[in-house]
Amino acid sequence: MTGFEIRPLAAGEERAAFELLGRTLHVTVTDELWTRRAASFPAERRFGAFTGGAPVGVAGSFATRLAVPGGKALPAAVDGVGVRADHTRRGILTALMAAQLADCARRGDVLAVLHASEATIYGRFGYGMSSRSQNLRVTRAAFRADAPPGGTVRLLGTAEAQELVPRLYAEMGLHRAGMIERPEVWWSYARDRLIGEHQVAVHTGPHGDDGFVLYRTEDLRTFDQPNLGAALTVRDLHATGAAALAGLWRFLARVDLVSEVRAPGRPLDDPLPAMLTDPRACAVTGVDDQLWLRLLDVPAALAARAWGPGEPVVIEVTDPQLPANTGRYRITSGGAEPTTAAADLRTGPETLAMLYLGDRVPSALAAAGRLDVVNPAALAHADSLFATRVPPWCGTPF
Ligand SMILES: CC(=O)SCCNC(=O)CCNC(=O)[C@H](O)C(C)(C)COP(=O)(O)OP(=O)(O)OC[C@H]1O[C@@H](n2cnc3c(N)ncnc32)[C@H](O)[C@@H]1OP(=O)(O)O
Repeated sequence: MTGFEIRPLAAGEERAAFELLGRTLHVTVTDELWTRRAASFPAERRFGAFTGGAPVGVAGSFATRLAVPGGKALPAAVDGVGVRADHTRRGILTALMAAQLADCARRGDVLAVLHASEATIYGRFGYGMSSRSQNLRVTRAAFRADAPPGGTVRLLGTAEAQELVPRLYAEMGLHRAGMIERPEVWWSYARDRLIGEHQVAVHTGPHGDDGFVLYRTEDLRTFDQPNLGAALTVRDLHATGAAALAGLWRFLARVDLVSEVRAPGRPLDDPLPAMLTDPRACAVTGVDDQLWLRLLDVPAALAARAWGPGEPVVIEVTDPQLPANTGRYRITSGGAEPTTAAADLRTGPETLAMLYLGDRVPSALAAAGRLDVVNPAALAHADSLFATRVPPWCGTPF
């Protein structure tokens, strides 16, 4: 496809690109919104598609680090893209993705991640659904006697929250695979928007502050149901341990005049249902795909994560878009490295990404036809090598 030019965004073109992106996502960009977002939307690391000098597509990323199984954090790029409605399905996203993936790889990013607006878009670019989350609805929650009591919880004013929450998130560290660092370019937007529009509570345990929650309430009362109270929606909830998490859940469940707590995007292993006398008081209303992951540097990514026990397995990866990744990799419980040995399993970058953080095991994806099994005896070993103790979870909107 021709008729458009792909090039890095130049200084001075940020607002036009932001307005374009806003329109593709059905968000109206006002002066006030741009004032709040400008610092988080630099031209750097952004590509545009132009026709006649006007932007018709944009793809951008910012640099962060993503925690992988075993605790290491790898350089990662976070994506956002949009193509003007009258220019879609002409290959503009494909061209932008090619430019962006090559640029991120050149910068030394090992991984790229995004939250997908639609699950049908990114597989063709080597992204795989690599973590999932669940949506919880909590009504009439009563805690079991053996549920951790938690510490104390205090509500913060906006100014204090804007200072404390970014610091606390950084201090708490990336304690599970899938979490990302929140750089200043992220906070420059979220500090105002995310914190400013929510109530903020902080949990304090024996060693100090160890968890926080951002939430808002919405009046549910109507003429017909005047006693319905409010719905409390959890936006951002992080805690370093079981006690802090339990303390924050207890706090949320006890806010007066709230008939239900809605918690979208919680980890699949959130312990809340198991803490309640009636587990049905916490209903799972849905499971969503969360993080979409692209391995930009397969050898570096495989070498960095920890592996479970199991006999060595050789995986052959074919990556037409980033051919340097194509090759065979021998994975053992002690590490992973390129090899010339015969392949036990064969796959592409999308399926490898679905396995990488531990959200799925190889046998499940082989059953779905996403993995060629050359040596069936290797499949159980591959399951054991890729499996992780806790499911991956990101917990950061972007
Ligand atoms: C991380 C994030 O930023 S999530 C937000 C993504 N942005 C949006 O959802 C905004 C609204 N949508 C858009 O702006 C555009 O439709 C985009 C960016 C999703 C796609 O841009 P396009 O320029 O149309 O994509 P392009 O023409 O390169 O399509 C490449 C292929 O993907 C397919 N495709 C693209 N978008 C979609 C879609 N939404 N659903 C299904 N298939 C799609 C095309 O059919 C094409 O398939 P083919 O190679 O078999 O012919």
